[in-house]
Amino acid sequence: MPGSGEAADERDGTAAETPAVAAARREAGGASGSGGQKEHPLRFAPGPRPDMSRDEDEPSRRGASDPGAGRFTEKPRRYAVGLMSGTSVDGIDAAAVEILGMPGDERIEVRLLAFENKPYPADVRREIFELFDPARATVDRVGAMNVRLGRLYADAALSVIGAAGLSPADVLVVGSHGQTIYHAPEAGYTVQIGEGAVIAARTGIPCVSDFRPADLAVGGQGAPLVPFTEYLLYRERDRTLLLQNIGGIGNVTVIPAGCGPEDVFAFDTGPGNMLIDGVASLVTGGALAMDAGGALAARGSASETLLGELRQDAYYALPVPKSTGRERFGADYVERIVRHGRELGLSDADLAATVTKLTAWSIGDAYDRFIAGRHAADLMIVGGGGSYNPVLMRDLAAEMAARGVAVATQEEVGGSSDAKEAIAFALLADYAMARQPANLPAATGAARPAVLGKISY
Ligand SMILES: Nc1ncnc2c1ncn2[C@@H]1O[C@H](COP(=O)(O)OP(=O)(O)OP(=O)(O)O)[C@@H](O)[C@H]1O
Ligand SMILES: CC(=O)N[C@H]1[C@@H]2OC[C@@H](O2)[C@@H](O)[C@@H]1O[C@H](C)C(=O)O
Repeated sequence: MPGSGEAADERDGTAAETPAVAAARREAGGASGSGGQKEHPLRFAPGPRPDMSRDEDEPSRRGASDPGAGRFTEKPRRYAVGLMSGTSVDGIDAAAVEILGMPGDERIEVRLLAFENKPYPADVRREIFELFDPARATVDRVGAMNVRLGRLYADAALSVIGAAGLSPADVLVVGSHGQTIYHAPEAGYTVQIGEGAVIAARTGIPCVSDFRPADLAVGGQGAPLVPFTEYLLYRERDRTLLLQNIGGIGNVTVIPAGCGPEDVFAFDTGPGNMLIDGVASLVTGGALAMDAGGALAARGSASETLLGELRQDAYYALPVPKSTGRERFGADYVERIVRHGRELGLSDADLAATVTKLTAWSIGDAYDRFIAGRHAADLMIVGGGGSYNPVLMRDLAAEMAARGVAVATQEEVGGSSDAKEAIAFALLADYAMARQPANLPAATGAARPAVLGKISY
């Protein structure tokens, strides 16, 4: 697999603006581009640098002898860090946030103070891909990578804390998702690595890690978890929103107009960029880690024959809630697609165009099968790195326009495609420190709410 793709550096940062996108942006009142931040309806907003003059609400440094959670979460204004390393394995997303309000109170608000993306060193990325193969993921290699990632995560946390103008002593908690190396919800387990104890020791800040097992333990999929924070931060009274994340895997959260938490549901729609990245890498012998700007796909045409076959994958018809990962749509799957595509006479560009279109189709198909009958959506807001692929966004806008749903990116509604998941894990960690449940049973299939995460001091 690819070795040196430094994903953040390859982004062209813009998605093509289709008429549907423009309309959605106008409707949302959003301004594109970093200069046009507006007060959007979300309860997550880019925020100013904090005023560091100490006041009564300012979290103060805790010592090793003072690990109590309650004292700190009683503060109505807190700082937290969220770290996310997704299934694309492009690196570490780190967000420093200010949290206003209390866990368990739906009026809670989050302001993004700073965001950074730290690409994984090339050898780390290469080795993580090897750990996806259970035969190569021996305990010594997993153990060593668990600690190495813990150190990288700690450094990413310290860096974003500095970028926010804070010091570690100001920060209540670091929430670290970790790197998923295996996800087997039907067998009751999922494996995220990146040792929380190392993060806590190296930063001097309590760390919540390993969020998913608590949900699996009460019968859930352990994923997706972000819908809980999306409900808190994005819900609207009058519009039904689809929050579509296109990372390695695609996942959607349905937030009906005026809903309560029990009305929100979510599931993984299928591959996000995983097949696109995989094809780009395989056909270039590892030279490309992604189809940057959709350049490869733009030169080809999708094969209806291959599309017709790929649409038959059993995952799309599986009932919700459901989640998936590299175990299904990883390297083997990509190899089969490329081999068969070659038999059909497809070029590299045709193969990229085909998996790009398949990805957009899977999102539209999921809407037809599982969402439209329950809630007609007003707007789909797309986040994750897929929103930087203009060909994917064009195909997706066409799919959703046919269903009467406008499509906009996170940036177009005042959010952040990159930061959203990292922000979510900061908030989930805040909930863990307050011992508040933070899974949405309707999203994960859990039998009941659960407090998520393991705390290292
Ligand atoms: N400029 C770009 N052009 C095309 N694709 C891009 C661009 N920038 C990012 N991407 C895609 O986005 C992917 C990374 O997305 P993201 O960081 O949201 O994934 P992730 O968080 O790792 O995954 P998941 O949400 O499934 O855990 C890259 O692998 C690439 O496919
Ligand atoms: C096991 C795992 O890492 N799942 C991820 C992955 O990436 C996207 C999708 O598949 C989602 O289910 C989940 O991540 C997000 C952050 C979530 O839990 O909401």
